[in-house]
Parts: sequence; structure tokens; C-alpha cells
Amino acid sequence: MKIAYLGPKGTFSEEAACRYFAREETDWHISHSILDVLEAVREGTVDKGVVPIENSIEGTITMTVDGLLMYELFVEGEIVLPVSLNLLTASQTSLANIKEVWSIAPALAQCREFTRKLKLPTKHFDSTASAAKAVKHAGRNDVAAVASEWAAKAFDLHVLERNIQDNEVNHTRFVIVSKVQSTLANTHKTMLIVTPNEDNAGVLSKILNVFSALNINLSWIESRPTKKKLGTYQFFLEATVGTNDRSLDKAITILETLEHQVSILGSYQTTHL
Ligand SMILES: O=C(O)C(=O)C[C@]1(C(=O)O)C=C[C@@H](O)C=C1
Repeated sequence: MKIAYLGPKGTFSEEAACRYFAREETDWHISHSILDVLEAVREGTVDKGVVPIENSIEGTITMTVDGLLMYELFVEGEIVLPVSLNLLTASQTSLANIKEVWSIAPALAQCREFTRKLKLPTKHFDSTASAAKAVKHAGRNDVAAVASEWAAKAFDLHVLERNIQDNEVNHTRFVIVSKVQSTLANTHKTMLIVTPNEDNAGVLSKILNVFSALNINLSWIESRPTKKKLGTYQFFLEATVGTNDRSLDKAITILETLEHQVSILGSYQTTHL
């Protein structure tokens, strides 16, 4: 099975993908960006892709959510990975010497308190590991990458500070995406997109009421702009029931009767690593 993830070696995506598919025969496809992973799935270059969708400190990774829509992909699994972020330098140095911190935007956002306290400017890269690789090749001792210990080993970097994220406990959830909708039995979560039929007062609350009236718990809500008109949105909802749950069927029927557009992005189980 061909599987794409965000590279280079040493990313959290690599850790999530390798540990999740540890028992399967895999042909890895390493992509340069999250959108490249999704595009490889869309084009059929790979069978599946593994991408981050939400972090417990920073929230939704909007690039992934927008990419799921743009490439019309489905979600067939979910992985929750503990994330510890470290400050990595090319060689041993002190914090006082660091002038700039490099990483992917969501990782930098997870350590905002640390970089703000030290008044350190940041620079964006396509992944934590590409920032680590750049630090290795920059030949400088005044720049540092925010990345994993796995990346420190991969690029032979020095760990200057450990666990620098804003909260000691930190998790990122990844989704496994594919071009076809899988028919998994025994799933316990379902991701939906609801596009309201019109933009009227209380439309979101009316949509949410359908779920609460049917006693369906929602574990995630994200609104994304339709990109067509300011102030108009589509809602991503994650319900903690599978598609075989009759109350979910009912909720979808009611929403469609109210002329909202509903599509199922996938139904899946969660794997905690
Ligand atoms: O850059 C990486 O290592 C990734 O796998 C991406 C990513 C993300 O964008 O959220 C994944 C997990 C961590 O939250 C930090 C970075």
C-alpha cells in the first residue's frame, strides 16, 4: 500500500504514519507539504495519506480542513499522537545566542509563550523536520528549530531546550485520508460538513439543536468560510457516533429536510499512540 506523509524524515507525521501502519506492508511517499500529501491522494499517486488536523494547544490545522474539501477526500481513520517540542541547534550553544526560531506555523504557535518571552522572531517552514534540516545546513549557531527528538537524531542536532510548548500535555490528531469512502463497521466517530441553505439569524444554533435534541455528542466544530462571500460559512462537525447509529441518520434527514446540504466525510475509529 502506498502512503504519503509530510516529510522530510523526522516529522511528527512520519512518526504517526510509521507507528500506525507498523504491521502493514507499506511503500512510503514523502511529500514536501500538507497540501502535497492531499494532492498525491487525489491524483492516485498513493492509496492513502496521513495529515495533521488538530492540535490540543493551537486548534484546527485549517490547511488540512480546506485541502480535504478542495481535493474531495474522505477520512477513514484518526490517530492521536503526544507531541513534545524541543529547541534544536546545530551545536552546543546558549539560549542567549539564539536570534531566530524556525519551524512549521502550527509548531511555532504551540510554543508562542516561549518565543514571546525571549522576544525571538520566527520563520516559517513546511514542517518541523525541514526547519531542523535547514538549521543543520545553515552553518549558523544563532538559529534554532522547533522539532521532535526524532528530528534531532535524524539531523544530528543538539537539544538546547526540551518540552517548550505552552502546555506540558500536548497532542496532535492526524487523519488518514483516501479518495474513496470506506465502509467501516464498528466506527465510533463521524465527520460531517453542513452547508446552511441560507445565512439567517441563529442558523448554526438551529443546526446544533438537531444534534442535541437527538442526544448526539459533538466532539469538534469548525467553521470555514465558503470563500465566496464574506460572512458565509460551512461547518465541519464531528459526532461521537458511527454511521450505523440510527440517531445520526435521523439528524441528517432532518437537516436535509431543512434544506441544509450535508455530506459525510468519513466514519472511523481513534487510535491513541
Ligand atoms: O511538521 C511536522 O513535524 C508535522 O508533522 C506537522 C505538525 C502540524 O502541522 O501540526 C504535526 C504535529 C505537530 O503538531 C507539529 C507539526
